Amino acid sequence: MSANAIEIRNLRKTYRGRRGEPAKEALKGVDLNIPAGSVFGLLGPNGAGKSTLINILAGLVIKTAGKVDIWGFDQDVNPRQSRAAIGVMPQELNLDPFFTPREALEVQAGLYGVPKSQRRSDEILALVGLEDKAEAYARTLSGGMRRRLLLAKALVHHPQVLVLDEPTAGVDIELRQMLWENVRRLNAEGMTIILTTHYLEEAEQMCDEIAIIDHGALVARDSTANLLARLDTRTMIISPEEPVAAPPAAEGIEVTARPDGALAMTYHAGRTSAEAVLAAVRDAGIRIRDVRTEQADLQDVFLDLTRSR
Ligand SMILES: Nc1ncnc2c1ncn2[C@@H]1O[C@H](COP(=O)(O)OP(=O)(O)OP(=O)(O)O)[C@@H](O)[C@H]1O
Repeated sequence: MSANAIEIRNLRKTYRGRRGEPAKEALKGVDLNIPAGSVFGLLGPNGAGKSTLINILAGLVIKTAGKVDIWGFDQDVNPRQSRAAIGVMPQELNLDPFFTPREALEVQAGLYGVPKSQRRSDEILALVGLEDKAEAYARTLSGGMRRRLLLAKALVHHPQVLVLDEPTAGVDIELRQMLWENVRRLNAEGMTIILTTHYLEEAEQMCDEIAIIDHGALVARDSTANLLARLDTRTMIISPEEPVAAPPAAEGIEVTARPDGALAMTYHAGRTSAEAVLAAVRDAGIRIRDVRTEQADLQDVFLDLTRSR
């Protein structure tokens, strides 16, 4: 096993066009390594290709070209081993309505060839907080409980890599906390976690490393800290005492007037000091009523990388 849980080389997927529509190139040659033991975020705007990539990892979508290794097993050479190394919690609540949670886990374990002696259905149900519902029919479970069951199903074969596709979209706070507690616990036990999320704040908090894809191509791949540091822009918001006639001008500072009359002064903290920004304001004869600063967050990094494309 290398230090990477997943190694992806030149991964391509072109969907055939349906009913006269043109073919769709959803992945355009993606190279990506996901370190073992990390919590890895896969981000991108709608239609970027995240689900396609995850579904290829899960063995649900057949790639057009490229190489995918999961836990050291090439998907094409060792399909069974590579599939056994990964568990996927899908976005859709696709559950058989006639199975109870315990039955659903047993069936899933059977599909993955987990011997009866190694099955831990009750333990996994307890982990996701469904022990009381072990004998309830899936159709009687709430949306939140179904999600818990999907997570449980993804864990039955003890995968080394767990993929969570938009796990917290539209879920309540309690379930969100349960999910993140479990992610932290499983990761602490050594499981590699890959997640997609639309909540960038969540990615910022949870992920050690992040890849951003857009239009089927990788546009960034770095530690969360480095990605955030990449944008060292700050914006100082100056509320003037009286309306500003001539905005300040200084090298390295971009000034825009906000509708409420405030001046947004954007600068690179590495090159321009806050003092220089304030001096430019005073030099323009502007009296300052209030000052605050805005820092870049993952949302800014994300927009910066995906907007221009
Ligand atoms: N089965 C399919 N047939 C044809 N085109 C598809 C198919 N599945 C996805 N696509 C197209 O491929 C592109 C990538 O889709 P994908 O679902 O992977 O994006 P995504 O990043 O997961 O988006 P979202 O966050 O909205 O789920 C999109 O343009 C989508 O319309």
